[in-house]
Amino acid sequence: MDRLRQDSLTALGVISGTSMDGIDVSIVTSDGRDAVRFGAGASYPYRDETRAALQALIAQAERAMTEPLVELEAEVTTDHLAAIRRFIAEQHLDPASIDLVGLHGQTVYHRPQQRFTRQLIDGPAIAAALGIATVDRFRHADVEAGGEGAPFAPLYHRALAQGMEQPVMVLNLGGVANVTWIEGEEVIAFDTGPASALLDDFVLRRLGRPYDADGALAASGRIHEDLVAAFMENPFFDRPAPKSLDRNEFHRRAQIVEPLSDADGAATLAAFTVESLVAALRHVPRAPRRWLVGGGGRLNHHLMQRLRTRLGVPVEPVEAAGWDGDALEAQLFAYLAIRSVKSLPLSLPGTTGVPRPLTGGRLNRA
Ligand SMILES: Nc1ncnc2c1ncn2[C@@H]1O[C@H](COP(=O)(O)OP(=O)(O)OP(=O)(O)O)[C@@H](O)[C@H]1O
Ligand SMILES: CC(=O)N[C@H]1[C@@H]2OC[C@@H](O2)[C@@H](O)[C@@H]1O[C@H](C)C(=O)O
Repeated sequence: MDRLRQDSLTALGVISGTSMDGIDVSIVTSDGRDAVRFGAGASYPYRDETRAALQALIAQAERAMTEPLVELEAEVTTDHLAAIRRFIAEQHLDPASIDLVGLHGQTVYHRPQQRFTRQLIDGPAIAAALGIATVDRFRHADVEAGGEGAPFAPLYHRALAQGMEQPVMVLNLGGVANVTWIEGEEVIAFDTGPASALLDDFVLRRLGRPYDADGALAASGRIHEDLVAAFMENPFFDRPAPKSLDRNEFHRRAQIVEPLSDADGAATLAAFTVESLVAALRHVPRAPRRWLVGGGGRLNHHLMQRLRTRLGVPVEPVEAAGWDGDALEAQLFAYLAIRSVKSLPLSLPGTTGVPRPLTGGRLNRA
């Protein structure tokens, strides 16, 4: 019998997020609906050469629309394969117990308005190398049908949030910030603005550090409210959901902090992030009673504290609900791979603006 026809499937999920800090791998067993059991997660860095090549491409990311990028995709794929093999070994998994691998790949260019999205990953090559079926190209069908192609986390959040005090807002603080508002079966999701991308780039440029650890630099600075207000004038914040962002969309605008000191610049950029999250309340039917925060930005104490002050409701890391914040996105692509082989929707009108609930993903048999 075709093992992919079983009711419950076990899948690995693999993603490298927009901050390109590494490849996250996790494992989920699910029926593709509300029954979800997740295991450990782990993260493996790209080789320095791969990361440098990706960063060089991102600097002129529109090349991803026309160029095949064969070599770079092969490098990314090699690193993904190494990460998966290490995960299987470290977790003492029997490869024969894994039905499927969901491969998000590395987003290098996302322009839903032009019905274009590109994630570097060679799913067929990984299926052949592992002898396990893979699913890749999760966002393509959505974008082709006129959806935003992101965010895709909402259906997984909804599955995890069953039985919880609602409405609840799940916030992912990665490079870009995205939220999922959940009340019962109702789910609304959208990208809200920058999470850490602007702040990361700023501290890298100024201090040569990859990020503002714990938000210490931002906490020591003064917020220039006039610049925050200028940033918030962007019509994006008033646009109703669904909406999605490319990592670099606010970069030019963020240059308004260039005249500031390191600390004030960081404080002001962190305040941009917080205000763009407050603005998210314009686009949900009722204010959430609780915010659960995933992504690396939940470790930024300064951001979390400021969010609590501005939102006036509990803002907690997702661990408070028993979820694994480091592994959530990898679990997501395991869960979506399972939904994909069952032809269940991956996105809804309320999550990506796709005209009707839509499945997606490309199945690559081993
Ligand atoms: N200790 C810390 N203090 C402050 N910020 C941190 C800390 N650890 C991680 N971060 C932030 O989290 C970011 C990485 O978050 P994450 O791994 O969730 O992003 P991503 O998944 O690559 O992005 P996206 O979700 O947009 O695809 C770092 O770039 C940094 O800004
Ligand atoms: C195109 C793309 O890769 N988007 C990512 C990115 O990182 C965060 C945010 O921007 C979100 O829209 C999305 O990822 C998550 C996993 C999602 O689709 O839900």
